[in-house]
Amino acid sequence: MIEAVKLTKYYPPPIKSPLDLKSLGDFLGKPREEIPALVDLNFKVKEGEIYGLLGPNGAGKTTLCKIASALVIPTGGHLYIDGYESVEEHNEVKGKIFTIFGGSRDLFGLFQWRVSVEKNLRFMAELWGIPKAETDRRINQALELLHLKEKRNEWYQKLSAGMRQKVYLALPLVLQPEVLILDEPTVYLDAFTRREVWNAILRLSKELGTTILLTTHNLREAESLCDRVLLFNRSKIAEGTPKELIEEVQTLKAERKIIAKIKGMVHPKDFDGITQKIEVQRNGEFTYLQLYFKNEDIKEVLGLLSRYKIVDVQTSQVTLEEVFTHLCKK
Ligand SMILES: Nc1ncnc2c1ncn2[C@@H]1O[C@H](COP(=O)(O)OP(=O)(O)OP(=O)(O)O)[C@@H](O)[C@H]1O
Repeated sequence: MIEAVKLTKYYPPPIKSPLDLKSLGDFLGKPREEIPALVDLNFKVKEGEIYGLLGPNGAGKTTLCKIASALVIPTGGHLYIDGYESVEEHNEVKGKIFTIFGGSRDLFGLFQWRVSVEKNLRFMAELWGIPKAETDRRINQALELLHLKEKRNEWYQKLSAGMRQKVYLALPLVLQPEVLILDEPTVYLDAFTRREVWNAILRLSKELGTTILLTTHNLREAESLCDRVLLFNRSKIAEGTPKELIEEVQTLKAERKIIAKIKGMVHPKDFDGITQKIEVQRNGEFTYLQLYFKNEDIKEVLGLLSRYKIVDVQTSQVTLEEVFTHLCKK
């Protein structure tokens, strides 16, 4: 549904002064350095997939979303949406695609301030040519799902910033585009509201088959929502399901941690030679043991632990956050 082929974007260097237009460097034939935002990036997103774009600040995520929305022209390569070039053939796809830039809330002044939430949504639905009865149904559903029903007749201006963002996010539920681009959609939302929005995004993908490109710095969000993620910093670093990336890094790090609550005393020497590090803490009749060891020694460690009276045991898992830090550092 979406395919990037050697997608490249260099921004022109900033012009510091009129003199800089014909800088001495240019005069001597030395071109000024352009700013790389994307370099030879390749990926494919399947229909109905939620595809996460993860990368550090300046990795090129927003640039990619802007190319998909025909707001920025790539320097090289192509981005295809449903087989059409996103910029050159924008007219063919503009009715299928909707973009939300969560980081800049009123980027296009999409909503009228002194108009109700419902009228704003209705106006956009009309622009998209959605029949009235269908618009009514979709608006009711969207307001219900995002718990915005009681704000229906409220002026957009009177809403809190987070609520405005929620109304913004109600739009894809009303417009139901084939492709939805979400650039940091939940950046200003509290944990509770964020989950309401996650439900809405999942509904779009699972019930309506919307293909979704999602950028986020919230790795819990990526782990909860994305079918696959692309980790990149101008070019690709890694790609896969969150589970695949976690397993890959777990194997690479070859490291595990177990925290055990044990009734009675523990002899740390029992674990010599097997664990890489051991921390012991006594609290009343209990001993808290933290063991760090290699993946391959798990059976032996569990065997040694079983000699004690274990009350509780937790193993720490590699999270997508650790995958991100580990792979971005490399
Ligand atoms: N209009 C512009 N003119 C010049 N350089 C730009 C422009 N927009 C972005 N850049 C540069 O392109 C690179 C990628 O920026 P982009 O905003 O796409 O990254 P990002 O991954 O979205 O970052 P963040 O996570 O901080 O939002 C950065 O080095 C940035 O400074």
